[in-house]
Amino acid sequence: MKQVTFTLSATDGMARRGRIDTPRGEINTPAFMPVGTAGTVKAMYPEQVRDTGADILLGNTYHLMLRPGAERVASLGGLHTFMNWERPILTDSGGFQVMSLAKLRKLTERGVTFKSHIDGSAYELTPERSIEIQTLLDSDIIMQLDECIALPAERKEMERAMELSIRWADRSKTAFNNQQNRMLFGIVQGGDDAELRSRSAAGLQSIGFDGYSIGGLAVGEPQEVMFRVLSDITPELPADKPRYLMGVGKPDDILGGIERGVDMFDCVHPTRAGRHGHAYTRFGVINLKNARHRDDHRPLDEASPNPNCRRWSRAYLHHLVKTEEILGAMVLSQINLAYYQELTARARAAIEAGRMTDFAAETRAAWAAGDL
Ligand SMILES: CNc1nc2cc3nc(NC)[nH]c3cc2c(=O)[nH]1
Repeated sequence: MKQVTFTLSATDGMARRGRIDTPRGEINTPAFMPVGTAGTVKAMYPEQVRDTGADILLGNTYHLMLRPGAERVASLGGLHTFMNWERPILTDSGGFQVMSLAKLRKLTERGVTFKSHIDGSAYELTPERSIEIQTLLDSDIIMQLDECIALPAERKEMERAMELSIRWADRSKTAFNNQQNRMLFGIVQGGDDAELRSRSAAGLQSIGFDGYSIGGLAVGEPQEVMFRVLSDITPELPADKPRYLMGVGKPDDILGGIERGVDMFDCVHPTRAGRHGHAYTRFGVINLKNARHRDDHRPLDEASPNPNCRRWSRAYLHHLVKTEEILGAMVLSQINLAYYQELTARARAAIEAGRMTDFAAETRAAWAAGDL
């Protein structure tokens, strides 16, 4: 009997409030998943990640298969034990990062061969090996291996990658072997072409998955293209399965994704922006590198529920960022992750109360009025 299940508890327009129950705990949706690339959310203790409100974090197969290696993580008790995070973990299947990071990549029907960007050693990733790696990591939600192409692209190219991804989806499902203690998601491709996206969604559903990722977006296309693709495709996905928009995004991308029926998000942006001196507040983003903060004794937001937004002056945060002190990365990573969790928590409450439209309008108004 499947031990990882999705329950939809409320809808408001296309927006959905739900919950994924897993043996390691529940995931409240809409959910933002902090990225723990190589078994760590950079500059954060796992307890701190939980304290920001995260129910689940993401691990990257590409990084972990290179270092320390999937078999080694398994021999050390699996990724949860390895990194001291006992709540749910979602892993990606590695294909996206092979195409963006690895060297000397060769993609065939069988899979992709590549050289490590670290030491040049040779690897192969097939649908079967990716499922094996994610199972060795003991991940709670795993992804099929797919091929994601950048936009804009020729229709023929989008069609070729989409059709290959469906064949790989089928092989991934077979290799998954109906494991009951984790979910397997298919990944919808098809670029910005509605007909290709429909064929991908239909093809995946005929194979059958526990959830459906929307891939091939946040790859250079304008936000309105991403939103159009989402508006067209989410109604074609099963209402009783989670939908995960991969690699998205900035707060306004996430709000727009929730309004278009997306349940799960992941993005390196909040932590990466934190390490680069950008702080997310309810007024929008503040670039603390800017010299205008040098003498500003005010905290970021004295009305914030987050102590880190109240206890440090902007001048001090500016100082930490300019001197590239480690504490700067720590404080701003926590501030940004906490903001993303506050945004999704407020969205969940708004959907439950049937006030998603007002919530979205209020949130955008605060961003626009932002006293940065
Ligand atoms: C693991 N497969 C897979 N990962 C992805 C990660 C992404 N990350 C972004 N923007 C940061 N777009 C993405 C698309 C995919 C995609 O289409 N497939």
